[in-house]
Amino acid sequence: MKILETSLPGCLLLSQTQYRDQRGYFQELYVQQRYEELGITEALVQDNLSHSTRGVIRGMHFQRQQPQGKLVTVLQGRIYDVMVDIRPNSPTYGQWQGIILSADNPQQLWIPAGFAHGFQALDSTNLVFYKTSSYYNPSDEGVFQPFDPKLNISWPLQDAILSEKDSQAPNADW
Ligand SMILES: Cc1cn([C@H]2C[C@H](O)[C@@H](COP(=O)(O)OP(=O)(O)O[C@H]3O[C@@H](C)C(=O)[C@@H](O)[C@H]3O)O2)c(=O)[nH]c1=O
Repeated sequence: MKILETSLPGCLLLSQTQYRDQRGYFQELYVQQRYEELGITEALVQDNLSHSTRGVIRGMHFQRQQPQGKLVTVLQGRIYDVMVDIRPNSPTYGQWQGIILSADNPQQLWIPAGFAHGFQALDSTNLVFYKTSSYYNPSDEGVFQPFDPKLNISWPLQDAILSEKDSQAPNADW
């Protein structure tokens, strides 16, 4: 597995091996020991799958008391994945980075606890699988606007489809 640092300390882009033959391919998605060696020592306690059509934006989401680290894999399609550093003492506090993740390229993104997360779906069918380091707790959830002008995230597609929760979310409070 090759590891690429991102511009936000702690976020890692992981390149995996895909074993291809005449049948198709095989790929390991998570081997606990290997991720522990990278410093991802948290137990990843929940697996999530979302399906999104082209243009959908999900985000920006985080949990306040029980922040979630997320290991994101795209199983089908392509997404523009965005993480925002919301760790108050971080030198990159308030900064964001966007990375294309595609099922055609065996890469994963590790976003540690302390980041808000969102993505835009770019293909007609997009399956996003992610493991999280703490359980979903709706009463602990924080949400802010993906179109917050201070952040000015450059979402690739103009015609965005959002949930009611996300479209009504306030701007980030910094
Ligand atoms: C996230 C989540 C949602 N749900 C339920 C709540 C709701 O009825 C339905 C849809 O929830 P949401 O609209 O919040 O789903 P979604 O917008 O896909 O939320 C996700 O967005 C991405 C960007 C993330 O990073 C995730 O952590 C999560 O916040 O699924 C769970 O039961 N468990 C979960 O872990």
